[in-house]
Amino acid sequence: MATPTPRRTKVMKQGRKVRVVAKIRGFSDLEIGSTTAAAVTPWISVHKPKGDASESVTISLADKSASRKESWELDYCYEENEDNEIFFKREIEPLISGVFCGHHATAIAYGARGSGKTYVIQGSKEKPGLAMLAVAELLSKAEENGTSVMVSYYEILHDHVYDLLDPKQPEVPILLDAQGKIKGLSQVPVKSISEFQKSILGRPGYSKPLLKIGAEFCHRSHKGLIVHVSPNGAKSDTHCMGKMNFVDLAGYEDRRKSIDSFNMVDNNKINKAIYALQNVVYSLNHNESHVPYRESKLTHLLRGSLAGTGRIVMINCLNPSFCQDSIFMLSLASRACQGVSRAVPESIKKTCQGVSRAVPESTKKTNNLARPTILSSQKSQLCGNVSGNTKKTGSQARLYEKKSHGMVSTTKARKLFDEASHLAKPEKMSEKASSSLDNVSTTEALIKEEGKLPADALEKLSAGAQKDAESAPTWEKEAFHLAASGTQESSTPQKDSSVHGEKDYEEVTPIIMNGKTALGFVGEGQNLDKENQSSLINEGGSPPISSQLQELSYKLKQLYYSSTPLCIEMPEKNDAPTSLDIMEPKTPERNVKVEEKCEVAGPWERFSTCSAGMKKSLVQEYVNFLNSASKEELKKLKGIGEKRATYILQLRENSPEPFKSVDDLKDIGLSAKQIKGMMKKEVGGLFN
Ligand SMILES: Nc1ncnc2c1ncn2[C@@H]1O[C@H](COP(=O)(O)OP(=O)(O)OP(=O)(O)O)[C@@H](O)[C@H]1O
Repeated sequence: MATPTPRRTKVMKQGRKVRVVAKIRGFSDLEIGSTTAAAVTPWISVHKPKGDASESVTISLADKSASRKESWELDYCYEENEDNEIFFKREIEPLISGVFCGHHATAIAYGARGSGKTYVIQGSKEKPGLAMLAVAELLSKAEENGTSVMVSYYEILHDHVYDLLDPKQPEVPILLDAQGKIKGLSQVPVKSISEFQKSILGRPGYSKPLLKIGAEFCHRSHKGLIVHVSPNGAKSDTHCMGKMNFVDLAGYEDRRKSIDSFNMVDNNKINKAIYALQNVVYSLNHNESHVPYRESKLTHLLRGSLAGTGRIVMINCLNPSFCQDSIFMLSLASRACQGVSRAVPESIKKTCQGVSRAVPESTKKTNNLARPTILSSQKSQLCGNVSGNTKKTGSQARLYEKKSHGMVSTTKARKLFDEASHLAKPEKMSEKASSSLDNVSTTEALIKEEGKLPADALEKLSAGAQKDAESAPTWEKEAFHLAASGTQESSTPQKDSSVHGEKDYEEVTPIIMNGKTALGFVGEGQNLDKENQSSLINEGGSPPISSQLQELSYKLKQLYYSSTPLCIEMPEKNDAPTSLDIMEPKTPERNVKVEEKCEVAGPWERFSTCSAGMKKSLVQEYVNFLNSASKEELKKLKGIGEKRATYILQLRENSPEPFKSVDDLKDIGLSAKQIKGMMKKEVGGLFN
């Protein structure tokens, strides 16, 4: 008999935009028929203090290696016996009326591999998934109120977006118009649910099968469906009332499980997208001023729906039998909804305490104050195979203290001299700075952050963290990856053999900043200058390069914040040279005020001022060049071949000046690391 289905939107916490729920998948017939007990041994228990009406639930996972249970708190958990219809009634249906009033809704399924994401979103013939159920409901409502329904269907593989409804030009750039609407994805009208099921959902993925893993071809990508609702006869891209997004993310897999280089690339890209999404969810839930949408193609694409009044349901799919990756996913999920306007019922608090490992009072306090309330037991268990950790708790306590006092970022330590654009920035860091190279030097941006970083924290963190890293659980290992990344990862394969032939081994790791935990991209070892890397893990003090750069950055920072403009004026757009061959650093125009300042300042300050201005000018010229050069001229740039040059021209057809900063080169598939490398080469080339 069907269980009553209380609507859940009412319990959306005030100030919380994103609802985070779990769905434990049912055992498949194959598993039930399995002879191994492990395949069918349940390992999850859910505590719902008020049954279906609980405002939050505690999910406990039995860690078989440590033979104990660890618990996490989410907004709700749907168990094995609660099928897609129940989920739909409670979570999705209440959002549908909002779509007809111009609001957007998004449901995203994510989790470990094989955790039932596709089953939840797409469903099967017998059991329709959320997308099917929603389209049926939207169609019936659209018929009642004279609106029409159109859909877009896309796939994201290795940071490339493919339009599944336009086989002629499958790959699309992600261009958003001023309202944040996506341009480039085709939209197909849907009249009936059977047509939708057959001709839309039934379509095979475009990119299948591009990757060969071991002996078999593997196809792991994110898939998304956008259902647009618009008044009859109106073009949905101009008169769209609201839209619903359904996203079936590729499954998370610990990259250390990768069986070969292809699989490693695959895992890195997928995990990066998952972490980027978590960062966005975290920022949205915490009402942060900067939401890092541009960290991945998916979040960039979803931006219009996630921002503003959009409602989001994150569905953390869980494997019903033991799965290490599910532990990690659940820990991430709980982090996204913690620490914000949460009135946790006493009964739940007690339950959590009951299952937690003893943690020093001081640690608990600082932890609660300083960051999303991840129980220390959660942290220590993210890897699942952590043994007694009194020692680790000690070190954690030290970290927490630093966090609460002042914004310790492990990534800051690692990334001191790397791309600022990779970091999930602290709230106060302006968009201007975050868009990196074109506005402010990356070093400067980092130093801006570093300014908030107690000097000893960085040292202790990098040294202490390194020591603890070995015994730390997965997420901590990744966070403390700063020292290891350079050496350890240097042995990883250098070549991404996907169709696009890029090498990009960026990894994303949890980072801690402003006392909060978020996730940020971290370029792996290859990204970092070796000398700088070693400096970061050297307890003995800053090496010369580090201190020089810091000094230079400090100067840049001062200049950036000074009200006086730099003594270089940006060239007018019309003056842009047509080729880098004729590009020369502009002679700074004389500006009396600045000159006075420069004269008062010493030669070093003067030099720093000019260098910063040169850089800004050069970057702007580069951007102008990208927006105006011919194909042949574009190909003269390092890193831009026939394919990318063609792509740039296509982008320019859609928008006259698609590049606002060099960061926008990410839209043509370049990573921040590659962009930085290109700029370095161009600048270096001037001195050849
Ligand atoms: N509720 C359920 N009841 C029974 N079987 C299920 C249920 N959910 C999923 N399954 C089965 O479990 C298997 C994995 O499910 P599914 O393909 O949806 O996982 P996934 O997370 O999308 O996998 P991947 O990570 O490979 O994309 C499939 O065989 C599916 O039929």
